[in-house]
Amino acid sequence: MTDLSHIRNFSIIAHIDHGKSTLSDRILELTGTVAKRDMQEQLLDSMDIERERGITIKSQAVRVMYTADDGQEYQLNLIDTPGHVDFTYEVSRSLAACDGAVLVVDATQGVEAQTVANAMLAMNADLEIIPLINKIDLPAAEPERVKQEIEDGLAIPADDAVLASGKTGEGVHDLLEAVVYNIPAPVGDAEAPLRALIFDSYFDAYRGVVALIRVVDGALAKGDRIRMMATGTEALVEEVGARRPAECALPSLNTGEVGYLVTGLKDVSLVKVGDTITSATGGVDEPLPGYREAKPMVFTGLFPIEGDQYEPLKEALEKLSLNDPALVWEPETSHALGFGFRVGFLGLLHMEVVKERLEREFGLDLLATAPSVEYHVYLKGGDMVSLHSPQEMPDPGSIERVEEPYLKAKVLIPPDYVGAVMDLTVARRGTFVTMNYLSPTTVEMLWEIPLSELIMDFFDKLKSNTKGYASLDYEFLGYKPSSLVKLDILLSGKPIDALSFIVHKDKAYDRGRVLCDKLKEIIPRQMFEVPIQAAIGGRVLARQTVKAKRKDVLAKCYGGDITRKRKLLEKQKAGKKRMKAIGNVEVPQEAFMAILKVDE
Ligand SMILES: Nc1nc2c(ncn2[C@@H]2O[C@H](COP(=O)(O)OP(=O)(O)OP(=O)(O)O)[C@@H](O)[C@H]2O)c(=O)[nH]1
Repeated sequence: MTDLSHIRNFSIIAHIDHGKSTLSDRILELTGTVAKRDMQEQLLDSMDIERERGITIKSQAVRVMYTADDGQEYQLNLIDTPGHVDFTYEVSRSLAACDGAVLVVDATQGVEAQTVANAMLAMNADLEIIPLINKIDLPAAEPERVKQEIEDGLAIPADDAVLASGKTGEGVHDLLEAVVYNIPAPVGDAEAPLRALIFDSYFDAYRGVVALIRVVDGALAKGDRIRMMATGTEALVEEVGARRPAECALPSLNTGEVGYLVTGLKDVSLVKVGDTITSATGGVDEPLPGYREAKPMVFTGLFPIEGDQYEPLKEALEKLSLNDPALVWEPETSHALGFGFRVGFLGLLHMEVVKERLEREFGLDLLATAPSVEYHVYLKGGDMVSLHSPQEMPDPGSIERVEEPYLKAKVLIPPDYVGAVMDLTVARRGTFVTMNYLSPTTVEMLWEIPLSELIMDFFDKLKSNTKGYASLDYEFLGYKPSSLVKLDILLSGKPIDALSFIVHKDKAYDRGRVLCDKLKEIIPRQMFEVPIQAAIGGRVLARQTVKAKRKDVLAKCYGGDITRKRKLLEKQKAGKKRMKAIGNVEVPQEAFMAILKVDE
């Protein structure tokens, strides 16, 4: 059993792409946890999509043994955290399991929005922070400038910042020494009743729910009966152990240690991230602080292109939610698209990842409607309804007011782009709050902005208007009243429910007009004319027409140019894949996403 003074629990935090996964790999290598020849790049990112997109979604915990320069062996528990803003709650739970954090900053990029956000989370969790300037192998590295930014912008002393390269391995030994000497050993009471924090949980097809935990007080062994305090669920401990990075069973997990716990429970929503585990009998009454439910923020309709894929889609959603308690869904029926589901996500990235997994792992062909947020509609009678889909909007006559979710958004940019960010954010109904210089080269702007505007292509626009320099971070602020109306789209005179969306009254005319123009480009010509109209409650605001097809596509091919003919047919076939016949009009997937790309 490792003595408390020889345990260090820490996390690596960073802005996305600053290199924390690569650095973790080097730590596994240097401590001999994984032999170099077995090293698959970014070992900690185990999901396929994570590896492909190079982003960390679920957090992981790996135990490495390190013999420090003082000759003593230390147990280091490295907790990898998700880097993306959709997963902030997971970051803060992972941090609650640590006593220190390594703050990785890219030597060529400097401090960015999530560097600030993650550093704040670490400071709020009272963690010892070790700054590390990464990628110093790159010719464009500017470690001195970045040190200054860390000191000025984050008020973290950076004179002794570790200089490292995850690529070459330089500085990784210095990092491990800094972890041993600067990060405090855990404190806890081995004699007290069990208290352990769940900072991640997932479903394993063979063993049921597995939780990653940090034991704060007491100990946990196979055969113990435990209770999850938020859900009241009881379970028997089937196995405990540590990841190295493969699971390695242990007789017990003791005070201060981090590891995994197999419960045999079949439903991951009973083992929630942030919850406290105690003994079923003689346990504590007070859970560890800070638990809250992960709440979906973005909703979209998912419809199978082929009607017979409804049941497979349902089964796939059931399977995915076993492993992902933040994923919520309910059946939805659309006149235009038939039977499908309304699915709730933490954010846009979460949505993309889930949609991609449904298509890739379950072989489904899906059509997604434009994402929307949860509106609160207060009716004249005094009732409030939560709206997850524009189709559910009650009759305007019965509505007293509508409220929408707002975010506190933080944008970091070089001073030259302040004007560009102002223009974009004001156009998206943002309210300016304040602006600070973090350093002569970095300005932090704070805004309050409706979430519905942020999910409309905001991030891409922000990047393109600032030549890629801007970085963004946001958190939920609250609900505020807005003048919102439902805009309907009609094809051949019939309203298409799946294309309707909710928009601010002042923007309805412009968005309706631009969307009609876009749809005219997107909807292919049919054998007949297709009028497109945008309307609010029967009043038409804009109109366009897709002209009838004039002649067969193959008529253009003269003579016997068979390859050209085949190419054309193939092109047509590929175009068809993502189309759905609505009435007698074929509508492609892009039509639904066009709603998001509308800028006046
Ligand atoms: N030249 C150089 N490239 C690096 C170094 N560290 C990481 N990279 C590259 O930077 C990119 C991002 O690295 P990751 O380790 O995936 O970054 P991350 O911070 O873990 O990203 P998320 O998990 O998505 O937050 C990859 O293309 C790496 O190959 C380094 O020290 N030097």
